[in-house]
Amino acid sequence: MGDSSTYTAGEGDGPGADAGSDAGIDAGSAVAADLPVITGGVPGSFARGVLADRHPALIQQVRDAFPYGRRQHEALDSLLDEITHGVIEPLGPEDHDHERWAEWGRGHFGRSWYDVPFLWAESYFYRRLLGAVGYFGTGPWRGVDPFAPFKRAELRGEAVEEELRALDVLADAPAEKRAEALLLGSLWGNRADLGFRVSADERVGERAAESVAASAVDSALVADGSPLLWRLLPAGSPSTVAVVADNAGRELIPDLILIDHLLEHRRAERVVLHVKPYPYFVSDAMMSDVVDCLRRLTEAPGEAGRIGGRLWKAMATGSLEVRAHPFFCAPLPYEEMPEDLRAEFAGATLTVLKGDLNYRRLVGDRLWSATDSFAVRTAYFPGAVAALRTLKSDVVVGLAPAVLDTLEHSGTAWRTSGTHALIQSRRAPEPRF
Ligand SMILES: O=P(O)(O)OC[C@@]1(O)O[C@H](CO)[C@@H](O)[C@@H]1O
Repeated sequence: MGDSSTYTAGEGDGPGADAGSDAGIDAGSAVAADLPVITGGVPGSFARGVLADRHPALIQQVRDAFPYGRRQHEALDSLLDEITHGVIEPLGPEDHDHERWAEWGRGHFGRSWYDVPFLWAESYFYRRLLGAVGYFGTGPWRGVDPFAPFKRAELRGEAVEEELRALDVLADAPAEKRAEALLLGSLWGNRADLGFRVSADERVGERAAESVAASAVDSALVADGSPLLWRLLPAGSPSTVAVVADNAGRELIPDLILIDHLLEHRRAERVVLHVKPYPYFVSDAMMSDVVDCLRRLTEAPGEAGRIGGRLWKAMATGSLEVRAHPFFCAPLPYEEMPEDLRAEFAGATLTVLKGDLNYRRLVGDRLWSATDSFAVRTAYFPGAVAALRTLKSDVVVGLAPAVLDTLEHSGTAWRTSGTHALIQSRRAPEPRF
């Protein structure tokens, strides 16, 4: 699916172009994290826009989507007031996770939402939103996903219908072409992020989504580490692949289809799909979303239905397993992952991280130089890793200088508008003795 608008920032394309890094990495060589962490402190910045515009809009959307009672409306009012005019309040002692958040938020409470790390502020906002609608409470709203109506509408929409129909054509394509198309489908599925559409710059997001539907050939890959990704998963090897999911619906469906391809073509013997334990960043996938997507697939005619049937069986035999580790909703970079998750990723042949937020957590939410090495930035990560992400925030590393130069001269908001994407991968770090 490559075309002339696809940057070929692959292997051997010059310094900084480490989209697919085969070189052994010394796990101790990661540069010191001396750049300041991104906050919403700069007026006009992307982070500021999310905190100042997107979050209040989201409160309104959630409020409108459910017949909430007085208690929820009051809690939403007070959250809105706090994020727009107030300072960050801690969770109450009655909250089941207040100790965890007290620890994670040490030094942040009592400050403006704009002055603390952006990633922390976003993550805590979602935790507070769930609290306001009674998600963790003891009442009848317990466990009711406030984002479910948006996710459901998307799954029932015409776009998904069309994407599933397209699988019938793809079924006859040679395996290599099919693999390439399915990988790109999973990558660009990340553009269909419901939170992104709540953005103040909604029209950019909508245009981006339209152009995906129009033609994946319009894609602009700023880095393409897919050759290494495929080399890491040769057919017939007993690989375990960890897929860290991002959004439900239009992203999770192509992710599941890619997973089916890996299993069916014996590029993986087993796949572990990691999802969120509770609703997060509007459309992030949870177990219930996996079930909804699998149902959507199995109920579809043709190739989509066959894929759904195979995945359903894979769940039963254990070749596809779903996990929901609490760390996936933590406001922390992967560098601070707990030991059990580290061991899990270390045991995988390859870990594929989907989406923008996972990318920020992988490389660190800082304004790195875009030509910093992806391999070096991720040297701490246990085992081989690949990132599949459309660009929806300021953070990026691993670009070739020539690619960066072109992007910087394009006069577009290429870092944040979701019009560009990347695939970056690297082998497991060399063991240190
Ligand atoms: O991880 P995803 O779904 O690809 O993207 C999530 C995301 O676009 O939402 C946030 C804004 O709400 C961004 O900071 C973030 O990167």
